[in-house]
Amino acid sequence: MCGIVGLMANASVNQALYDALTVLQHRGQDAAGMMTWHEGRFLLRKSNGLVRDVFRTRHMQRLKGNMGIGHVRYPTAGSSSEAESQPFYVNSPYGITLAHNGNLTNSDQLKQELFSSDLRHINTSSDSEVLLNVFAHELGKQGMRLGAGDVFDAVRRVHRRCKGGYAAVSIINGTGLVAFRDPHGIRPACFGKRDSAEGVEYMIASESVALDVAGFELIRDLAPGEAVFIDMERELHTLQCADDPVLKPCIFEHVYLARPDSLLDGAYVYGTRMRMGEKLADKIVREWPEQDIDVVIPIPDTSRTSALELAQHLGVTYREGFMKNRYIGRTFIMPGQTLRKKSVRQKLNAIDIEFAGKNVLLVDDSIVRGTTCNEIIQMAREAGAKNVYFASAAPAVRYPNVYGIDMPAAEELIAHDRTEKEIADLIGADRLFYQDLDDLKDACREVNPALDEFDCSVFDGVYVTGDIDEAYLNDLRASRNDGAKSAGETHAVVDLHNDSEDLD
Ligand SMILES: O=P(O)(O)OC[C@H]1O[C@H](OP(=O)(O)OP(=O)(O)O)[C@H](O)[C@@H]1O
Ligand SMILES: NC(=O)CC[C@H](N)C(=O)O
Ligand SMILES: [Mg+2]
Repeated sequence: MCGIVGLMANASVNQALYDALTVLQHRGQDAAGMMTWHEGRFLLRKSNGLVRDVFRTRHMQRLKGNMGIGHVRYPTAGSSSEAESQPFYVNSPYGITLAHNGNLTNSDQLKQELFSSDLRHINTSSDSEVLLNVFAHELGKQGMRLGAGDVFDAVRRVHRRCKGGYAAVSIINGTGLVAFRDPHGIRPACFGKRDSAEGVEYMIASESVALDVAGFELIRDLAPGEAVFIDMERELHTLQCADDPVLKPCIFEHVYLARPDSLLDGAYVYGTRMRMGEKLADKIVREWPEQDIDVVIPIPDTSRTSALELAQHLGVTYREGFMKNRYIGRTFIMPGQTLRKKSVRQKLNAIDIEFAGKNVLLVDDSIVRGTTCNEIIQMAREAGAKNVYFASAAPAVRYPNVYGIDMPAAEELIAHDRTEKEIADLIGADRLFYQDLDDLKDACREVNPALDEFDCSVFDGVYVTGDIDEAYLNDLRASRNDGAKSAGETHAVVDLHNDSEDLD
């Protein structure tokens, strides 16, 4: 779940792209990058780190141009080396740059095809470099002067070749800005416009908050399989490019990934999270009518919206019993279990008076590896809680994710192969409540009744692209489990076009 943004403006785009990336930071904290286009040349700055650390004034000054794309990365394929940060670039045909959110599930096969049939070399282990090269190869079949129809034909063939989850933004040298979304719309993407003295400007982004901060008015989400193309005259073209599109967006975006102030596929995440809280309260009352909860305490940040609504629905006091260190990022998307575990304690601290002698219900949006709840329950007990109950606004996460969330190995998930009773014992909770999957889906549908189906694979093991088998999951586990990642080499080939530190 990286963050992507693309901007076609009538003045310099560097600052607006920077601002957009800072509000998409929650989607990726490992690396950031920006590529702008100026007078026929691409200008790139990308590196590991947060947006504020990657872009210094000197980099911003070099990122000239009225058209550009940006990326914040949370790796789900390849390594976390700087060379695999995004955007990527290929010089042939035309000169193309691309930034990708998601994960291709047939990238090994595509890599093979690219090498043996398309005569293209992939220099990293990133699936995003594969996606760019497939797009480039398909564009190359269209001839010298590209029009909107040529771009859409190429995207159509990308959809036929690529499997998995992908939302991408791309610039074709001298031609325009392109964005496309996979035929299931697994990963989000939206676009909007803004008026300037010189005419209309367009922005495409993973989440609508990026548009808000830059003063763009949301036009709509990209439909699954749809492509958007803005030519050099700022003319907007859109076309459905998939043979069989059907919207099945990742429901985990609503649970955890997206910001609550974003509108995803016509549903405010804030609203879906509120309804998750209500439905979870109903379940608690159903299962435990004589409940003795004294106080409901959220685990900041993401669970706050659901927890407040849950408490109101239960008629129980809501208190902020954990203080969050605002300088520590999201722990779930940090690389490596040791860092994640240490960060929970650095990030959250208990306020003893809210716990002492009380029966507390701790609420989180989800329990994935169990890192957070293990630590937090211990902290609640150390703070003097009498009983510690735990509620998750999402159902039990039992299956790996293959579409752009780094959950590669079922054994790393605390709920895998365990009953709720076993999980409660393991995390040390006196009672444990999980949201039902149907309630989670209804929470989203109630906010936007047009939403019907979802990718719920982490909860039900159903992979909407239909191409995931045991062998794929075994390979994924072997290559990306925590042990494999920490033992892996970095393949740190710094991109030839990178504006790296030694040029300073
Ligand atoms: O069971 P786990 O493996 O610990 O994963 C789940 C936890 O991780 C996330 O929090 P995170 O700190 O990433 O971000 P937040 O501040 O947005 O809640 C999520 O909100 C849960 O609290
Ligand atoms: N989380 C993502 O969207 C990751 C994009 C891409 N698969 C990468 O690893 O860079
Ligand atoms: Mg959290």
